[in-house]
Amino acid sequence: MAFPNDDENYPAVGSFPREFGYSSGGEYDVNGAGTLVSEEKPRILLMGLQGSGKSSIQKVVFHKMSPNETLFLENTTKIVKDDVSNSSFVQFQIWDFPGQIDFLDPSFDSETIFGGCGALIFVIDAQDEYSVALDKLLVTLSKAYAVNSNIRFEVFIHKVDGLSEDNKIETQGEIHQKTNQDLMHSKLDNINVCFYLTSIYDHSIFEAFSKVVQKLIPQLPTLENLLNIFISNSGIDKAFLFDVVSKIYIATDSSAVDMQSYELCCDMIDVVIDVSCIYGCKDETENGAFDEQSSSIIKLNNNTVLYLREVNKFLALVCIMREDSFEKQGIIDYNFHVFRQAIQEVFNIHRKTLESSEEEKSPGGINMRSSLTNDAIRKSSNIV
Ligand SMILES: Nc1nc2c(ncn2[C@@H]2O[C@H](COP(=O)(O)OP(=O)(O)OP(=O)(O)O)[C@@H](O)[C@H]2O)c(=O)[nH]1
Repeated sequence: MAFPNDDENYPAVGSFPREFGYSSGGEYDVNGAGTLVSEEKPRILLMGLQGSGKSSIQKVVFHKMSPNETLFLENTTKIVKDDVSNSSFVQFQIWDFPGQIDFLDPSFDSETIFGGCGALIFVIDAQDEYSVALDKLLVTLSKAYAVNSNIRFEVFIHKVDGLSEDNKIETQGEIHQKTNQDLMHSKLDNINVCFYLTSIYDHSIFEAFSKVVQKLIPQLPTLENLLNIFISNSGIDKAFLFDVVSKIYIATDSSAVDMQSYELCCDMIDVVIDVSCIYGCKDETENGAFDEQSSSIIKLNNNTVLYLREVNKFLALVCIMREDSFEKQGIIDYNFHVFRQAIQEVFNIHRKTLESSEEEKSPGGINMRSSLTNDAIRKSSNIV
């Protein structure tokens, strides 16, 4: 058993200890020339006006910074690149752009920046006057779309903690409508933009990021399928497959997500990690607080049980069920074992696909990938 022995080791209230996070990347020139060429991981770009909250989002979601600490963040003056290589499924980089970026600047290499981009998140400060932000959004969308029409465009209507419920809906409606009008006038109405109401002061930012990341996971339908089979055969009401470090869920079953369930599951991960950090054995591995023995049962006083199981080094399955369903824990555990094997299979395919990326380009490579994915589904039919 190990206890933290200096102030630095104590976690910020309500968040993981700092060492239980992602390594940070570095700063890059705005044009990115030379430094970006070798990068092959999918990229998520964070853009928006100065002070809209881009760096705060990145720090809170991926570096366990507590929301209050973001008050002291300095202006971003260069592209900050953050490598989020947390699991074989979710390997991407986040690039935080300075608010004052100028697309007309000849040093802005839009081919390189938008070329390998999976998603572009444009952050709008909902507490501020947003007409300038909407103009910038339009320029950004048209620039990026011209280079890469496969980018997924996401707009975070951010800092909504300062808005009343009615105001939130009204603001979202206005921004949505104005953006669509602008796109239509610019003959860009084939661009599909998704809108989210977010704040770093609650779970909405994690939920929105989950949805952005999920769209970049090609194996998502397979994962959802596996989760559906697992929960329907185990008497479970809802299950989330979590990336433990960031608390973004990379997949869930196909029943609707309600925010309260998601928050409960996030809180459970916090509790498990905090208790492990305080009372668990410290080992050399980076994420010593979460290992193959991590599992937890929390019984709530409304006949609900939360059940957490480790899936692999980076992923945890968190399930919500009624107390009487948990009486058959043996069946749930057996089904979970089969589910975990199937997930492993999907991971192996992913690795093999990466290894034979040359082969993947040929029709043979694609066939191998889909037939192995079907193998994982077949394996899950062993679930009782
Ligand atoms: N109320 C509220 N404030 C927020 C939220 N997110 C960020 N902020 C605050 O907004 C301010 C600016 O945040 P930054 O993350 O530095 O903004 P930025 O977009 O990275 O700014 P540049 O680096 O200049 O481009 C900080 O004081 C944050 O604390 C939020 O969800 N709600």
